[in-house]
Amino acid sequence: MQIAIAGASGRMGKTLIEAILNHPGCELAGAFDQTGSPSIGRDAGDFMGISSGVLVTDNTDSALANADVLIDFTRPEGTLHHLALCEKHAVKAVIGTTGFEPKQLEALKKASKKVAMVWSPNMAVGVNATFKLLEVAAKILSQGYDIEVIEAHHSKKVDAPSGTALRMGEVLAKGLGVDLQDVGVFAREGITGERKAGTIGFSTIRGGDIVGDHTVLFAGIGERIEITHKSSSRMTYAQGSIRAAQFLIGHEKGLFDMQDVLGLKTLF
Ligand SMILES: NC(=O)C1=CN([C@@H]2O[C@H](COP(=O)(O)OP(=O)(O)OC[C@H]3O[C@@H](n4cnc5c(N)ncnc54)[C@H](OP(=O)(O)O)[C@@H]3O)[C@@H](O)[C@H]2O)C=CC1
Ligand SMILES: O=C(O)C1=N[C@H](C(=O)O)C[C@H](O)C1
Repeated sequence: MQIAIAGASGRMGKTLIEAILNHPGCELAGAFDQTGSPSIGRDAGDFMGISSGVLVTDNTDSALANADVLIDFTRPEGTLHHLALCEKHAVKAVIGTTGFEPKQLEALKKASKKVAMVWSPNMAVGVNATFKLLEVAAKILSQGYDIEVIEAHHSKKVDAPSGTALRMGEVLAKGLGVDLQDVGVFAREGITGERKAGTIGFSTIRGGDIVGDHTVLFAGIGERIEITHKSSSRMTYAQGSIRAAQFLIGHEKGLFDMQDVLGLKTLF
């Protein structure tokens, strides 16, 4: 499978290039970055000290010309632009970007009418297993437990709460039979008053090189339950992305997520 990488010099871009170059079933078809990036013109394997034979370019058309799938972990505006190019070049897309505004999400969904894509805020198998555990836990603990989502990431992350934390909130809300828009509490400061029963709170920590930690706390009277996932390597996201790319072969259009890729929607 021929895979192109957007945001080639980013944290995820580099991890994806490493994963592809080490995967027997994948070839690096192209790697691109924004005009002005110091990576332009360099070999995509430079950061690993190897020659991949693919130069990082800012010419997105040439980077996509021979690709079956684009893997894109960039920023929402970049991703939407790249999806238009995927349609033009008949390339499928695996999207890991987070931080989409509602209007941008609508545009992404519209693009999936023409482009086969997997979009997930977290490609790690363990996180997707955790989503399933949370669905069950929310149903069992729907009465008498206050639910809080706590996430921690590195100091360079630009969006908050993380896409994963928001998806956890959506899964929990679904388990409770409510809409996250109605029950989510995203900030607390000053005289907030007592906690309102049935809300789902979010707390964000940013610091150092934390790859990505998520905890959901169910706080009851006399007991607490915590479900935690901790990432210690970005390679789990990259491996999940390659699985998603393989899943897309055979799909011509439509929006899928990692629950589809891993067959978790029909599990129970
Ligand atoms: N779904 C998942 O499993 C995961 C998702 N993510 C998400 O992936 C995204 C990227 O994360 P990370 O790799 O840490 O970020 P980085 O900032 O390290 O990398 C982002 C890359 O995208 C490029 N870029 C930025 N803006 C644009 C744009 N408008 N158009 C095109 N390219 C652009 C950057 O170029 P430049 O350096 O020139 O700005 C850089 O190469 C985030 O949204 C993050 O939340 C991250 C990990 C896992
Ligand atoms: O920016 C990151 O690093 C991560 N972003 C994703 C998110 O917002 O959930 C996934 C992972 O937590 C790492």
